Amino acid sequence: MIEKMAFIGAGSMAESILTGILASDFLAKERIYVTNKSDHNRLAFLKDHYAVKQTDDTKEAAAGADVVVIAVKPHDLEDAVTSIKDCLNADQLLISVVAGVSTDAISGLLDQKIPIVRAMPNTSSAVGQSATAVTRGDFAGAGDLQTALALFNTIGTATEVAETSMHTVTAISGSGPAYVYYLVEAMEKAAVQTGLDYDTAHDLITQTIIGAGEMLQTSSLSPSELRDKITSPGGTTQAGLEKLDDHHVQAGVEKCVEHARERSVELGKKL
Ligand SMILES: NC(=O)C1=CN([C@@H]2O[C@H](COP(=O)(O)OP(=O)(O)OC[C@H]3O[C@@H](n4cnc5c(N)ncnc54)[C@H](OP(=O)(O)O)[C@@H]3O)[C@@H](O)[C@H]2O)C=CC1
Ligand SMILES: O=C(O)[C@@H]1CCC=N1
Repeated sequence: MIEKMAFIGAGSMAESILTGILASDFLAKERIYVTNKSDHNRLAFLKDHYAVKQTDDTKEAAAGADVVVIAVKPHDLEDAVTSIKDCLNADQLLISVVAGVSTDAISGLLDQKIPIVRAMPNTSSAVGQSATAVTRGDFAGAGDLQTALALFNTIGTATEVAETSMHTVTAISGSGPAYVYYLVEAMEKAAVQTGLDYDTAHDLITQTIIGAGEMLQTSSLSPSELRDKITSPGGTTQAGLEKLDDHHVQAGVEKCVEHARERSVELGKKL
């Protein structure tokens, strides 16, 4: 049973995970500590808004926590881990959501064999819809993995992958929501430019994406087959898709994922 959980880093990702956890009955709010580097207002906001415990002292947050979630930017990871390493022990589970950085690299910052699970959630955790991938480091056992899966299952789906796949996962589902929002921005802009009011455009596009998502999840058809069903010969969809092809959008998206993956590799090497 988890008696105490600490978030080292209190930014967007920590808040998204926190929101998801609190919406489930995984852990009571008074068992959760948040801490960051220097932004006191942010901690005060999280305390006021979610009634979690807050402290300026990363050690105080991590000490005795069954689960310590590291949610800092990759360039802050070394400082963050160094600041808490003296109060960690092998009975605690360290979960890192930091992009790019391997469990081995984090272990290298520690003096003891602390169990580490690396996870890649996304910000849809705030509404319980994250697609999270997890992988365990050398010192994490099956129980640690189960704890991490249980935690991330409260904020969406959670799947174990090989650590070698984490860069790809980061590029598709970690960053993925941003690609969808990018597409929505363009669709909204086009709709408004041709006279539709923004709110109507936003609602129609949002429901279109929710519907397409559910089709992808429940239909036995492939994305390409689903697309074919919408594309009447000589119709509007074909006309639209021809423009996407003219602009090499599919190739652009492939490049986008490739580049995001490469960036994840680079971020891991910087540590
Ligand atoms: N945003 C996303 O969609 C996703 C992000 N991630 C990963 O999550 C991590 C956090 O990202 P995100 O939440 O967006 O980043 P934010 O910039 O929103 O938050 C980073 C947090 O880390 C804190 N911090 C920095 N240094 C330290 C330190 N030494 N000790 C304690 N806290 C520290 C910051 O505190 P202060 O403000 O005081 O400096 C801030 O609260 C990243 O590694 C990212 O790769 C993973 C999946 C998705
Ligand atoms: O952009 C980033 O680096 C992080 C990792 C995945 C989503 N956001």
